Amino acid sequence: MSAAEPVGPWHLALVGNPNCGKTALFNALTGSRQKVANYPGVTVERKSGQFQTPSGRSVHLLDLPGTYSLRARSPDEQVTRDAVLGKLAGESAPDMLLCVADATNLRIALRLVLELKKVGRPMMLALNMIDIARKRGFEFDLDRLSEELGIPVVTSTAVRRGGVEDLVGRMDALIAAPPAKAAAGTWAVPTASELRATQREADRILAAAVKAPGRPDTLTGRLDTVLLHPVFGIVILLAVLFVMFQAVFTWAQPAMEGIKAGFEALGALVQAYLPEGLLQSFVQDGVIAGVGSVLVFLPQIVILFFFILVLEDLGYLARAAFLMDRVMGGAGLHGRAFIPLLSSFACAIPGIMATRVIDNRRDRLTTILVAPLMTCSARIPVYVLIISAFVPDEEVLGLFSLQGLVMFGLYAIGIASALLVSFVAKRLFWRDHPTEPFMLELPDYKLPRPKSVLIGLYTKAMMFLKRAGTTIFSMMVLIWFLASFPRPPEGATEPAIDYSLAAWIGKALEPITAPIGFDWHINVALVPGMAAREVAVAALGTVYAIEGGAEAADKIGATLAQSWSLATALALLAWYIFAPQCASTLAVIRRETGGWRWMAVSFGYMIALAYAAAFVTYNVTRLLAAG
Ligand SMILES: Nc1nc2c(ncn2[C@@H]2O[C@H](COP(=O)(O)OP(=O)(O)OP(=O)(O)O)[C@@H](O)[C@H]2O)c(=O)[nH]1
Ligand SMILES: [Mg+2]
Repeated sequence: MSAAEPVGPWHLALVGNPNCGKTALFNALTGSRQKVANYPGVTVERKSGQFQTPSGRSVHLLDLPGTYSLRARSPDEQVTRDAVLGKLAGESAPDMLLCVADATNLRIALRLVLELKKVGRPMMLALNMIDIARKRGFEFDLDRLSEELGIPVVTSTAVRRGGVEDLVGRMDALIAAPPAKAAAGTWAVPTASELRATQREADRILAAAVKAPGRPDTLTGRLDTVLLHPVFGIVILLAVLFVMFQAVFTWAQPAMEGIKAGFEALGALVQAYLPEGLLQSFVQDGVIAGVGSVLVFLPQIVILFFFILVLEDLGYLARAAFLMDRVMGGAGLHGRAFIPLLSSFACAIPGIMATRVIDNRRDRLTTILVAPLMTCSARIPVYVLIISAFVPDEEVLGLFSLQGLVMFGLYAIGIASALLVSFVAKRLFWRDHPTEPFMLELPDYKLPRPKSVLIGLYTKAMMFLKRAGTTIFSMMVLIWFLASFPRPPEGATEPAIDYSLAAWIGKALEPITAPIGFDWHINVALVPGMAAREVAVAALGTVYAIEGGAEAADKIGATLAQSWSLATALALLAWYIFAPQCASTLAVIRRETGGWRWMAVSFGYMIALAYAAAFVTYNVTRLLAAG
C-alpha cells in the first residue's frame, strides 16, 4: 500500500479458537455488549463494529465464530472461513487478521495461526487471557514468538480496563506502516497429514518461545475429580438445579409483592381519577391488569438468569454438558446439542441459533426440533400463576417448598420429553445414522465477573420489559377490545363480557377444548397466546378483570382458584409444556432450516403432544378426584 491510499476504515477480522476471548476483545475495543460465556461455541454469527485507534484512524472490526481450522465443518465455522478468505457476502475482505489465542492454551491456537498465514493476508497475534497465564506462571518470549511466526505478537486481557492498550497501540503502528502484503494466498483445504505437519511445527515454536509452569494448575483438575465424577457429579448437578428453582420461588417473593402493590395502587388511582366508563375500563382492565400481571414475574426471571449467568461464567455449564452427554447420547442427541438446549431454557430462539455449532445436518435438525420443549422463561409466568393458585404453599420434609418442587417437575418433564422426542425422531427419520462422539473442550474454571453478570441480567431484563411493552401490550389492547365489544344490551343481567366477541370466539372453540377441560375464558387467552406464551397470563388478567371488576384483577390467582377445577389447572400446565405457542420460535425454525417443512413438523408434533397431554391429565385427574 502507498501513502496515496484513500483513508477508508481499516477492516480487521478477529479469528481464533473457540472460547479464547474474541468476543470479549470485540466488546473491549468497540464498547459493544455481545454475549461472552465461558464455554466454546458462543458466537455463531459474525458481528461487526467500529472504533477509533488513538491516532484517530477508524477501524471496522468483525467478530467471528471460533474455529480450530479453516477446514470448516459446521455452519458457524463456514462463516469464519468465508470471512477470512474474503468471500463473505456483504463484508469486504479483511485488511488484516487479528488472531486471538488463549495464552494458556496455545498448541492448537498456533496451528491455526500457521494455517492462516497461508491465506496471505497481513496478520497479528494477540495472546489473550495473559492475566491468567501470568498468574499460573507461564513465561513468554514474545520476540522469539514473533520472529518464528513472522507476525507481530502482543498480549492482552480483554476483560480488564486498560487490558487492550498494547494491542491498539501496535495496531496504530501497523496501520501507519502496513506489513507488505504476502504474495497470493496458497491456502487450500488441508489434508489430515498436512494438519499434523503444521501441528508439529506449532509444537516446535511453542517449545522454543513459551515456558510452561513447572507446576500445572491443579485447581481445575481437583475440582473436576469431584464435579465430573459419574455419580457425585450428577448428584451435584441436580442439587444445583434444585437450589436454583427453590430460589426462583422464595427469593423473588418480596420483590413480586412490591410490584403487585405498585400496580394495585396504580389501578386504584385510575379508578379514583378517571370517570367510570370505557376509558377507565381500558386503562384499568386492559393496560394495568394485563401488562401488570406479566411484569410481576420480572424478579423471578432475573433470579433464574442470575444463576445461569454465574454458572456459565464459572465454566460449570460446560461440565454439565459433559455430564449429560451419556444421557443425551442415549437419546440420539449430539453432545454439542447441550449448550443449544441449555440456552433454550432462557428462550428457544438463541437456542435454535446456537445449533449452528453442530456440523451434521441431521443432528442439528433433531436438536432444533426438541429445543422448544425446554422450559423457556416465557413459560415461567404461566407456570407460576397456576402453581401459586392451585398448589398449596407448604413445605415438604420441612425443607423444600412444594411449589418449587412442582416447578422442578415441570422442567423435568420438559427435558424428559425432549429426550424422548429426539429418540423417536432418530428412529423415525434417521435410523441408520450413528451419533458422533462428544468433543467439547472443558474451559478452566474462572471466577465470575460481577460486571458481566450485571450486564447479562440487564440485557435479559430489558428484553423481557421490551416484550411486555410491545408484543404483550398490543395483544392486550386487542383482547380488551374483543372482550369489551359489542357492549351488552340495555338491561342485561349477565357480566358484560358474555356479550362480547371474545366470548363468542372462546365459545366457538369450546367443542375442541372441552375434552381437555378448557372453558371459553381459557380459549380467549390461548388464541393470542399463540403469538407469545406469557400473553395468556395477561389475557386472563384482562378477561377476568372485565368480567369480575377490579377485585378480580388484583387477585387473579384467587379468581382462578375459584373458577377452575384442579383438573383444568393441571391440564393447562400440561398443555403449556408442549404447545408451540410462540410465533418467533416458529419463524426462527423456518429460517434456520431453510424452509416451511420443519417448521410445520415442529408445530404439528408439538400441538398434538399438547392436546394429548392435556387430555390425559384432565381425565386422569378427574377420575382420581372422583374416586
Ligand atoms: N481472565 C480473563 N478472562 C477472559 C479474557 N478474555 C475473555 N475472558 C473470558 O473467557 C470466556 C470466553 O470469552 P468469549 O469472548 O466468549 O470467547 P470467544 O472467543 O468469543 O468464544 P466463542 O464465541 O465461543 O468462539 C468468557 O468467560 C470471558 O469473560 C481475559 O483476557 N482474561
Ligand atoms: Mg465469541
